[in-house]
Parts: sequence; structure tokens; C-alpha cells
Amino acid sequence: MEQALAFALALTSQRDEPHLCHWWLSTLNASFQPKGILLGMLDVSGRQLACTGWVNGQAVELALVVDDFSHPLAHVLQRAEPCTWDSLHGGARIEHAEFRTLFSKLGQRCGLHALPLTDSSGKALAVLALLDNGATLTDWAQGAELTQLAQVFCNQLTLIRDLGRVRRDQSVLRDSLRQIKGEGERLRQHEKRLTEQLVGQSAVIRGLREQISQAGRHKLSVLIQGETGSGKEVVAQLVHQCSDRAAKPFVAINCAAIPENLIESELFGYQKGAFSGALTNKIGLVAQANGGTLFLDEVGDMPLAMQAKLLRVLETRSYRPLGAEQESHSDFRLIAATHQPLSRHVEEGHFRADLYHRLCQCLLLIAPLRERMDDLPVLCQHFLAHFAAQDDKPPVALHKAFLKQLQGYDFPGNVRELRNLLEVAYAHSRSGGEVKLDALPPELRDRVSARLPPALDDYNHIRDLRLAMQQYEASVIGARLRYFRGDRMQVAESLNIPKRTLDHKCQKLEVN
Ligand SMILES: Nc1ncnc2c1ncn2[C@@H]1O[C@H](COP(=O)(O)OP(=O)(O)OP(=O)(O)O)[C@@H](O)[C@H]1O
Repeated sequence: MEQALAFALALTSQRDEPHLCHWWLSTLNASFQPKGILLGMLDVSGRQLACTGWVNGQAVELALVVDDFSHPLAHVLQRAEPCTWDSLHGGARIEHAEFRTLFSKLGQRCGLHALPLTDSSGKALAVLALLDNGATLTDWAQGAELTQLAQVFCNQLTLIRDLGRVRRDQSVLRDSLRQIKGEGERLRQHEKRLTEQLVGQSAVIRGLREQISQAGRHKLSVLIQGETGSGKEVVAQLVHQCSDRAAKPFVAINCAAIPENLIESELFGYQKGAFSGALTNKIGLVAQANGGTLFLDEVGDMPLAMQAKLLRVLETRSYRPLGAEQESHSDFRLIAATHQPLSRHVEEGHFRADLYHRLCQCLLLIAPLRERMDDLPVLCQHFLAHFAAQDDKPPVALHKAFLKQLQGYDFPGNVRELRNLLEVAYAHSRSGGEVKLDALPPELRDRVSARLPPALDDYNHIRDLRLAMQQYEASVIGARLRYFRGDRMQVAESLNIPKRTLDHKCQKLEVN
């Protein structure tokens, strides 16, 4: 009993395959004391045998090929049953040179008994070989002990392998869960960033946030179109931050602000001595944007000659700094922005059609503020909170009447203009009080009031209410159709009417 317990304890404390094989082989060696013992483990392909053991007390290792019948173990595995050879010389086939050398020291009278070790389905796992004289081998072959020990080994090996598979599966599962969790966290952060930086609650801004997330997931060039001050740079930054390039540089250049003759050297850089005044090497913006994003603001102002060069860089990602002999390479993502109607510039020949199509791989349109007035309250709140925070003061509110007045203004300068108006009004307001129109200096107050549209109109010019309503409806729908580039489904959703109603109105009002 004591012996059995010691055996069981030793067996169950072998945690992995190499330890189990070593322990089992040592146990057999100690208990049978053969002249030689060899355990050949089959690899996963079932074609190689990695043998370890002892011959005359010396540790041996041998790599054998399963279907190489010049060694006896191949025959044992092929027959799938135990075999005994009384003598290695003449009896068993040992043309295999290494096998022969290893056992040549055991003398003429040494034989070999080998048995395949299989799992419960009969699949071979390994082969065990014992070397000794013929009579001893016959005793071992006829006794039950060796077969039972072999069974114990196979059961334990199968268990360890099954456990290994379960552990591997669990680790793969853990990795995928971690990945999914990480991806979820990344998306949450993107959403937070989008709502914090692109403020607005209108359908068009919500749709735009969706488009930005999507643009962050691909590598296509992006063209952002919108009136001045509508938030093009905000959108460009967000596309970059929502992409896998977020940790790399976002390099911006305003093509309208740089003299024509300097754009090339700004973009591509130059080498010392490239022209008089080039006293050192200059790294261009294209090189600085390597791995990140290059933002070309006011791309519509780019000179035609430069457009051709930019197109080439976009196609090859290669460029040549001024004065350099070698081309350089930069892996950048391009985002361009313009307030100009680029497609019309193409028609008029001021902008290259091929470059336009290249830039337009993903087009993001930002509606002017006057077409998304439902963003106004949250934008005002956002800016006033920002100014108060800058002054370390509690947030201030906007007077209701001022909000109404702002809602009637058409904001030619869009969000930037709103921000400036509020900044001035905030600065001229009493600390802690509401921000009112009166706080604006007269010229700004007049600008807002002078543009007050129908809200404060006396409507004296209206002679036919039905016609006036139709004209108003037609202009709202027309503007929205232009914004969504004719996509009636999106227009209907953004105006909160069924698509059928929109179709009907378009037909009746002759809007397309
Ligand atoms: N949706 C918005 N949420 C918060 N701030 C905004 C939003 N849109 C614009 N802004 C702010 O308005 C100002 C102008 O925005 P931005 O510079 O992105 O406009 P732009 O279209 O690139 O202007 P330009 O045509 O002059 O280059 C910035 O201060 C910007 O932070």
C-alpha cells in the first residue's frame, strides 16, 4: 500500500509532458533494470520519433523517422503490437547506422522488446523499447506489469495533453476577451471625444460624428467641405484622433496663408544649398507627418503646378526635397479642407480633376450654422462654460431673449463668429449675471439685430399665406437636399418626417 501510494503521489505530481516522460522512464529503469531502455515520443505530425533513455547507464538521445524501416521501432509502430527480438544481431532489422552504433556495445546476446503506447482510441502516442537478453525480455513480455505501467503512462499523458489544450483554449479566449474589451474602451473614448469636441445635437452633427468614426477606421483621403468657421479643422483633428494614427503627428498647413513659391519647400523641405538662403537642411511637413496625418487647409488655394506634385505624392507616397538627389518616402494620411466649391473649380479648370477625385475618396460636408440652428443652445452653453472655466468662475447662463435673437441671426462666420460674439458678450457682462445682447458693443449688437430675419419681421410683405408657407418649406427642403447630396432618406430623418411625405412635398413643390 505504501509503495502504491508513493507511486500514485509521484505520478500525479508530474505537471507536464517532459516531466512525466522522464519520471516514468526512470521508474521503469529502476524497477526492471534493463541493459537499455528507450522511450520514443511521436511528434504532432506522427512522422518523427524523439527517443530518450539509457544504454549501459549512459543517457542517449536519438531522432528516428517513423516510416524508416531500417530500425525496429518502425516495425512495432506499423504492426501496432508488441514485438520481441531475442537478438539485435540477425533477429531485428537494425541497418539504421545510429541505432546500430548505440546498441553495438550491448553484445551479441542482447535482444529487444518494444511495445507501442496508444491512447484510448488506439492512436499511437509513443513507443517503449527495453534491451536485455532474450529470456529476460520474454519474462517481461509475458508478465502483466509492463503492459499496466504502459497503460498508466498513456492515461496520464492523455490527461496532461487534454489539460494543455484546455489551458491554450482558455488563454486564446482570454486574449480575445481582452481585445474586445480594449476595442470597446477605445470606441467609448472616441464617442466621448466626438461629443466633447464637436458640439451639437442636430441630426447633421450626429450624422457627421458617425462619418468621422467611420473615416477613423479606414485610410482613405478625406476632403472636408464647409463654410469658413464651420469647424473643418475640428473635424480634421477628430478624424486623426479616431484613427490608429492618433499617437503620431497631426501636421497642418494652410495653403492660402503661404506664398505660392514657398508651398513646395514647406511641404517637401530642402537640402542645404538648394537655393541661396538654404543654409541648413529643412525637414518638410510631408516628412514630419510620417506615420501620422497631413492636413491641407484651404486646399482650393493650392497653385496648379503644386497640385500636380501633390497628386504624385499621393499616388506614390514618395517626394523629393528641393536640391535632393534621392526620393524620400512618407507614410501619411491626407486630410484636406476647403470652403470653396471645388467641383465648380474643377469644371472651370482651376483645380485638377484627378487630384479632386483623389482627395474626395471620403467627403465630409459641414452644414453652415444657420442650417442647424438646433445646435445653437448647446454651442452657447459650451462656449460660455469654457470662458468661465478659463476665468476660474462658475458657468454663466445666456439670457433667453439673447438666445432667441441669436437664433434669428444667419452667422456668415459660423461657429467661429458665434464664439467671438459670446466671448465679447461674456467679457462685457456683469460677473455672475446672465449674458445679454446689451452686453455687446453697439457695432456687434447692430450686426446681430440688422440681420434679424423673419422672427422679428412684421410680415407686411406677405400677401398669400399658403404661398409663403410653400416657399419656406421649399427652401428648407432644398437646402437639406443639397446638404445630404440628394439622399431623401437622410433628409426625411433629419427633418423628422416620413420619407413618403418628403417625396410628396418634393413633387408638389418641385424641389429636387
Ligand atoms: N461643432 C463645434 N463644436 C465646438 N467648437 C466648434 C465647433 N465647430 C467649430 N468650433 C470652433 O469654432 C472655431 C472655428 O472652427 P474651425 O477652425 O475648425 O473652422 P474652419 O472651418 O476650419 O475655419 P476656416 O474655414 O477659417 O479654416 C474654433 O474655435 C472651433 O473650436
